[in-house]
Amino acid sequence: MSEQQEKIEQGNISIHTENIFPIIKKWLYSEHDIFLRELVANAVDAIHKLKQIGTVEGLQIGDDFAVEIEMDKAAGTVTVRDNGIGMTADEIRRYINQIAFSSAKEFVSRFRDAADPNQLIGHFGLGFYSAFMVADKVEIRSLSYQEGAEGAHWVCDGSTRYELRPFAKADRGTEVILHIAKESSEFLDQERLRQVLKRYCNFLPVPIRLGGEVVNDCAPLWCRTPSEISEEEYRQFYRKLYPLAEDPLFWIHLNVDFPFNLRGIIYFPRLNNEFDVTKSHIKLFCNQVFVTDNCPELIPEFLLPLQGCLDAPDLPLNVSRSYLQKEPQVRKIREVLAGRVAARIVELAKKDRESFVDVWEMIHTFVKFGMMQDDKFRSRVEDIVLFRTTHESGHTTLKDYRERASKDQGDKIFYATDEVGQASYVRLFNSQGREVLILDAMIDSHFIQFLEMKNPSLRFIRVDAEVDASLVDEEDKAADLVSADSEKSPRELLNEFATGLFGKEGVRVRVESLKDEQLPGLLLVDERLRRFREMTRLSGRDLPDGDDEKTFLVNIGSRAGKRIVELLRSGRRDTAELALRHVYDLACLSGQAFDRERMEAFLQRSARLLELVGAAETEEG
Ligand SMILES: Nc1ncnc2c1ncn2[C@@H]1O[C@H](COP(=O)(O)OP(=O)(O)OP(=O)(O)O)[C@@H](O)[C@H]1O
Repeated sequence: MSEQQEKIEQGNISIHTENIFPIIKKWLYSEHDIFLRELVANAVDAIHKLKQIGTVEGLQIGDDFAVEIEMDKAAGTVTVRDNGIGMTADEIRRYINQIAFSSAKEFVSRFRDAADPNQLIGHFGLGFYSAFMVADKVEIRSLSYQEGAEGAHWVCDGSTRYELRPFAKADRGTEVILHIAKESSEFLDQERLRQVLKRYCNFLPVPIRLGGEVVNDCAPLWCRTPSEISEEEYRQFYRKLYPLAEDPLFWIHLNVDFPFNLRGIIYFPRLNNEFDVTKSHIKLFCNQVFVTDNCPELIPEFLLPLQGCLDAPDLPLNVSRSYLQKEPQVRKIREVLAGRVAARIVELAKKDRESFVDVWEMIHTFVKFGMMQDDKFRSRVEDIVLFRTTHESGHTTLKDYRERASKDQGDKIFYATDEVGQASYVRLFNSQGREVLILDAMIDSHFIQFLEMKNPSLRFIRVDAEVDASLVDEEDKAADLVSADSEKSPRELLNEFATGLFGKEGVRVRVESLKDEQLPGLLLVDERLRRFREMTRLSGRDLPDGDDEKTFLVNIGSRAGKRIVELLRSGRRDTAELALRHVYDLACLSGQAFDRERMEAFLQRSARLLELVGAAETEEG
């Protein structure tokens, strides 16, 4: 028996579980490739520790610090090697055998009780043991930095037994050798390993070499001082993170030390009006080690479309969704993010109004969404919220709109949701100096409801909801005059006739003289009822499109209105009906599409009217 063999220590890892490795393999991590992240992160930690000790103890360590990953297909091994602090046999006993296994014990006991073991994937200090997800035997060869230290060699085959013996190792540091299991042979492939390293280790602060070639960027942009970074560098970094995306709109460089550490760069991508809020696009790092790009718990829901990276060194590397939901620090991170985003948006709005208008078009949806979700955010940004307007300025704040509005408008805010369909209403309002906001985004119907709730005196009124007093021609008394040969005034006559025609179809009729000679009629839709119907639809329930809340306003001041009165007076009721129904159709057409039956009737009536025009011309001729 050689002296070397006599020193071999054999032991049982002291936990009362048959074999924890199957559990680790199955449940500890959902993705097996993270074994490499864990081992490389440990290697980088070991280098950090040595650097720190070196500074404190004044050691002269002139090494070229690096982590090497080597794959040997023939031997079936993957080796992770560092020139960090190293471990003595005693430290292996403490850190690998005891500490990690006590964590494992806790993991196993909780695993037994948990309804959903996936919820347990969390921080158990089991990083090293993730090696057993892909290896059926793991070796550690290590030499501590301490003077006179003896090398140590630890071997474990995935059972609870290990071997620890002295080992002649020339260089300081640790080598972890994985004997890759058959079912994980995919990792005996250089390209596959490169892929995994690119995903998890791309921004680690120490050079990571695979087959001698450095694969990472040791000084990612978020670790540098903002004042020393050019705009182009920010854009380049964005392209590196999202190679297929268009250039971002703007960005925020975070550098928070208190009350927690948080670094990162948050980019505002060019967004369409609507976006997918179900998945976070921000990459989460922990000390430059990639953790996940799906961490909605960390990002306020309305900021989910943002991109970039956050480095939160105080969060554990194996952060789980359930952990994030409980952790109070996470709430603070969300608050900081929302606060910084609000501040940046306000800064942009104040700096250059013209270019902000372009930005606004791309960010307004999530700003509005954010205001509805987060009251603090709302109070920070509410003054810079822009609305598209018919005013020559193109965009306005609510405050400016109200300052411009004449006194008699009170707290009413007129808006249109469809610039084309509601064009005649908008023209009517504009002709009387009433400014109209264009609120045509999906979110706007919720948003105005929200603004009214926050400020009860405000009243948003769609242009087709009511006839504003300013649009009615008070002076036009002609409509009420009773002529010599009739007992009824034109208004009464028209009202009676129209009510007779449409009343039985459930449409209310109102005869009014508007300050617009061209517009023969309008369809008014009650604001409250319409909104209720829209909300109900949005929530998935369908309501029949009843006519009961509609009012058909006939403009007796229009030329067509006057002509219909003349037709009635001369007893040509058929032609009057033809004309009035046409006026009604035109009013309806601007707000809704016709079904087949109604379209056919409309076209027939139109043809009939054309014939009448032709006949009238021949008569006149
Ligand atoms: N390459 C290494 N060099 C020096 N010490 C190491 C190395 N790898 C692991 N260790 C020691 O073993 C301990 C246990 O490692 P392990 O990865 O299991 O847990 P951890 O790193 O503490 O936590 P985590 O679960 O976050 O990885 C480490 O804390 C460290 O002291």
